[in-house]
Amino acid sequence: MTTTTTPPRVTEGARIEVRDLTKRFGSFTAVDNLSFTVEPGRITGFLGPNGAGKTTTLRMLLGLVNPSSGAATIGGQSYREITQPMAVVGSALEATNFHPGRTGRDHLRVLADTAGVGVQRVDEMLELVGIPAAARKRAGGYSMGMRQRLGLAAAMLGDPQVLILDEPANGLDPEGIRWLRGFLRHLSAQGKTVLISSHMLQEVEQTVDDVVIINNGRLIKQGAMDDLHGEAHTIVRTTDLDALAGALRVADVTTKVQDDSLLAETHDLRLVGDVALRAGLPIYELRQATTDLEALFFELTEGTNRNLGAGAAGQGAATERDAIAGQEGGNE
Ligand SMILES: Nc1ncnc2c1ncn2[C@@H]1O[C@H](COP(=O)(O)OP(=O)(O)OP(=O)(O)O)[C@@H](O)[C@H]1O
Repeated sequence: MTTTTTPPRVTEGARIEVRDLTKRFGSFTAVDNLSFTVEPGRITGFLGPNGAGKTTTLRMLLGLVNPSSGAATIGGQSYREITQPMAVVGSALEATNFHPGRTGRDHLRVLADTAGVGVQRVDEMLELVGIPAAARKRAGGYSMGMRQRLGLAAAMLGDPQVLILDEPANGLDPEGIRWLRGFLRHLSAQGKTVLISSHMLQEVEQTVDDVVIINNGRLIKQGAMDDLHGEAHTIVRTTDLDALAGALRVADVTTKVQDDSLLAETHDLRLVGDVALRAGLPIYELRQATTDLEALFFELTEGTNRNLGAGAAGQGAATERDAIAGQEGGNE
């Protein structure tokens, strides 16, 4: 049984607001009239299957791509209006864009220099993300996990209020994912706004407080992770399911038979146990039912995913991307 505690909402700090955001590449609409908000002091998972439009949205948020229409703001300003961007927003969009011949440390020093951040912060950040020794080696030889950590160190250089990370768990082993969770949790506890994208709900389910789920460029669902789990249910196994169902009905608890157990519409394990005891029924199993997040995510997204059907559709998008990439020029 897992229990999640939802941290309190922090009202001050930089909120991310996406309003009616649309991005078209030629005739293809990658992001379609998308609106959502991301609150300070919370970790928000920006979720959707491959090709849903997550990266394109993040790139618009960071002023790297011009929206076709709509707006994306951080603390009320568009990225390009922010005078000291590194102190407001830290981002890691891709884990691969490091000069391969440069050491991780040198990479950060160049960034620190551009941003007017003291060089001692570079070593602090390398320490913080757990790669102080590796940072003296060339980034070309880094594992995916090390590149992720270096990207995170770069994002943190300006001690930003907002952290935007594209697929930060990609390439991390289970220990790395646990480390990332603690790291982000620590930042959100300080009131920072944390937005992380992922194409797997399960990968981030224990990390995020809120979710924004998109598919085909459109919003599917926004809300607290706890709400996504839906109503709590209890699974109970005993010798006589009908007798227990009857006893629970008297206690106003609705049930249905599921395999060799009863699924009771309550989160109150003690109530179910007490009812069984009074009915003189032995309990062989009593636990909270957990939502099958993989199935839920599939249900919410894949059924209508424009990228499914795969080969041809995927190739089409890629060809279009290649053809249009040039037209976007400095905008990309
Ligand atoms: N410059 C571009 N030109 C044409 N199409 C593009 C361009 N950039 C993205 N796309 C298309 O827009 C859609 C959304 O892409 P995007 O990278 O934003 O999705 P994503 O949700 O981040 O997916 P993934 O999880 O695979 O990274 C895809 O179909 C993609 O091919």
